[in-house]
Amino acid sequence: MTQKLRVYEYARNQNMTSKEVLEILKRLDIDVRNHMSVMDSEMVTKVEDYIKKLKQKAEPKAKASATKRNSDKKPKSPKGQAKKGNREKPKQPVLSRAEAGPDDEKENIPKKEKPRKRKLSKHRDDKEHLHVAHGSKPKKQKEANKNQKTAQQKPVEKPVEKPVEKITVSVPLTVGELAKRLKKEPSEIIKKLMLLGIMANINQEVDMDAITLIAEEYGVEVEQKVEVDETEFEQIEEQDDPDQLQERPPVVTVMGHVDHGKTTLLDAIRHTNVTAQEAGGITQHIGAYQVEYEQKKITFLDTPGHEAFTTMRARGAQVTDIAIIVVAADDGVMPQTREAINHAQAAKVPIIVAINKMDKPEANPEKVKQELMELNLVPEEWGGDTIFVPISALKGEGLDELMEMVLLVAEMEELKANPDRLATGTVIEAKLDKGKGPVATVLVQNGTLRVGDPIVVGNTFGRVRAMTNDNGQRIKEAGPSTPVEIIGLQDVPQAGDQFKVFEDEKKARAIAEARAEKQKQKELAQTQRVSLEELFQQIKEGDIKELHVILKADVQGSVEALKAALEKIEVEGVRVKIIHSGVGAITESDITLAAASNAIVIGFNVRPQPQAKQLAEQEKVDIRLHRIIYNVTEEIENAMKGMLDPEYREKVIGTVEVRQIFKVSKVGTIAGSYVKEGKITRDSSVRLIRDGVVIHEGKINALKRFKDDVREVAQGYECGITIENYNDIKEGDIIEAYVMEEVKR
Ligand SMILES: Nc1nc2c(ncn2[C@@H]2O[C@H](COP(=O)(O)OP(=O)(O)OP(=O)(O)O)[C@@H](O)[C@H]2O)c(=O)[nH]1
Repeated sequence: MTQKLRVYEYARNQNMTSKEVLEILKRLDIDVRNHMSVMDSEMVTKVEDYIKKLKQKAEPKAKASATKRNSDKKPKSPKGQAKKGNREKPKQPVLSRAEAGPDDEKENIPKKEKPRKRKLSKHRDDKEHLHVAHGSKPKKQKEANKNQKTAQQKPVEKPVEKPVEKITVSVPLTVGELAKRLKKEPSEIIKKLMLLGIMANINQEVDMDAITLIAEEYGVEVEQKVEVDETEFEQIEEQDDPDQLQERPPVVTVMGHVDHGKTTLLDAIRHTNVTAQEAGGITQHIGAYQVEYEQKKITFLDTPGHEAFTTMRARGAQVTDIAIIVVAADDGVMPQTREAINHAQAAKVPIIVAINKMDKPEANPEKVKQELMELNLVPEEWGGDTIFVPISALKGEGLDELMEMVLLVAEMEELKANPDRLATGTVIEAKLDKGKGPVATVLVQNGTLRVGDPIVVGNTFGRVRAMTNDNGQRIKEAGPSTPVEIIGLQDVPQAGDQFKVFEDEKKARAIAEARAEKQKQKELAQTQRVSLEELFQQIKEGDIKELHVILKADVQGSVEALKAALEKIEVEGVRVKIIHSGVGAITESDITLAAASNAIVIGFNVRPQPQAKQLAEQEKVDIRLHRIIYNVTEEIENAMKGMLDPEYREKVIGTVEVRQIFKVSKVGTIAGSYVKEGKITRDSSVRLIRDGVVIHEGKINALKRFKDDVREVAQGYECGITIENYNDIKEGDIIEAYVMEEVKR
């Protein structure tokens, strides 16, 4: 299609990774932005020369080092480029492995001593303690060797005490225990503590600071042992040995505006790229599927839309590696496009833009690019680094390039996992099946899940009785990035729940029970999210560096003005960060995003939809409604300074629907209304809302039932309302009644 050769294309032709090519270009001082940058022929020649030289350099030395015995330790060559020459894979003739890059340096320096230690002790196991004790200091090493010799010649009565180099402690620790660990007399420790101004006896506990100070005096390194609570396994980050890490397929979510073609795209991808060995299988909707492209697998979550994406994130699960944002070329950027982009950006997931419906005559991809540029998604040809792929999901055009780009981004992200351990992952979907019991589609994120594995999923547990893949085939094991449907759980988990396999079922059960109990406690305590009232406290305690805000307003102009005003606020290094903004009522999706990102929601001349309001109460999301820009900024600023005036706050007492309009001369417009919720009182203030937008705010002029003035009208009753100095009321409008109420603190 294009004549230009891009970095990633060159890399692919050369059987190299884009990273390697970029690294060479960097060393040659050739300025390129990224893997999408174009390489001209001069650049190609330079890179090729460089590789050639590198190979020449590597070869003789590789031979040399091959002849050298005892060469498991790297020779200290100034550049070190030869040391792995003989281990090089023929497929990748390139520098990152051959020449000393930053990684190599890392490998060279800190490891210098360790392997030597290990080697020594391997040969002379019986005297290991001597070497461990002194191994790292060459001078002492000699002494130690001397000692060792004497030790071999005649048995020593007094064993050489091994000086402590490092201790691992968990606090609290008593003085006595500390002394024992340091192999010192307690009295000595007590004395040292006294010098530090700490009066302690042998049974008293000392904190980490004191332990570190004391240990430092003896030249001993302290490591704090963190007690791992396996019931909270989501929090545990298990480190994998880098050698065991293997490339894993990327997990992709497709998002975009309604009708822009998400479902069509997901279907098209699935049908054109069925995994070779699975062709002919019966596709099953299990919430995710895997395809194969150029012998590489890609996993797609096939519940399109960002609700699923954000719901998962709100539950602490990050499953998506790449987001494809679908934008219809004939329609351009729409509210949900913006929302989807914000969701992906908030989760720091790389974005690929698929400009869909290119087959339509009215398709205008340039306009789409222009609009997306305003959202910081700039195509490469305009100097940015966002990948845009024109496609037609309907005709199946451009899908190859899209797949290629997915694999390219995946390569840049270096997605890896360790298949060789007990599986962990996330629930994508779950349901109760009449015949099979609880059924869950899970995505394995690390490790390998096997039939028979004892597993904890969310707050439930079980044993994996059977696994089915997205083609309806029974499988025995599933590695990283594989979606599978499992049965065998005691209860139905929730989408977004994380799972972990344990060694035995008893442990799994105990952990699941402990988790369920914790959950109950948590619900009772109802943890509070950030609310403006407690914001100052959290800033003071250093818990907050940025105040996340979701901003909804009646018109784009207000959104922009508010954004500018809010982003200027800075108090004690804490700033406001608008993570999403838009025009229109506050929706459930805004609340979910707020909950997931610990944000507060600001509504400017707009209201929350009823379900959104309910969800906000449930999720404890703080919604602030305003009509004057100054009030918004003042409130936020005051809250950040701890000066929020907490005394009065508005309380909505009722919602009334206007069902009929009567225009009466002299009186004005009478709104024949129905109280849907709560009540309305004669002295309440009211707000007139049309399609989620506040049209007017004021006082009630008259409140009547039939012909009589009344003080209040309750839910389920009809009434007539006139609003002071305001007549533009229409059928279908909502009147919200509210009072100002003192807030008790
Ligand atoms: N001409 C043309 N039409 C397309 C293309 N992709 C999708 N459509 C049509 O656009 C309409 C919407 O497509 P869907 O795939 O249902 O869109 P969606 O984004 O999944 O919509 P929701 O599920 O409602 O959010 C359907 O009528 C598709 O046939 C395309 O590439 N070209």
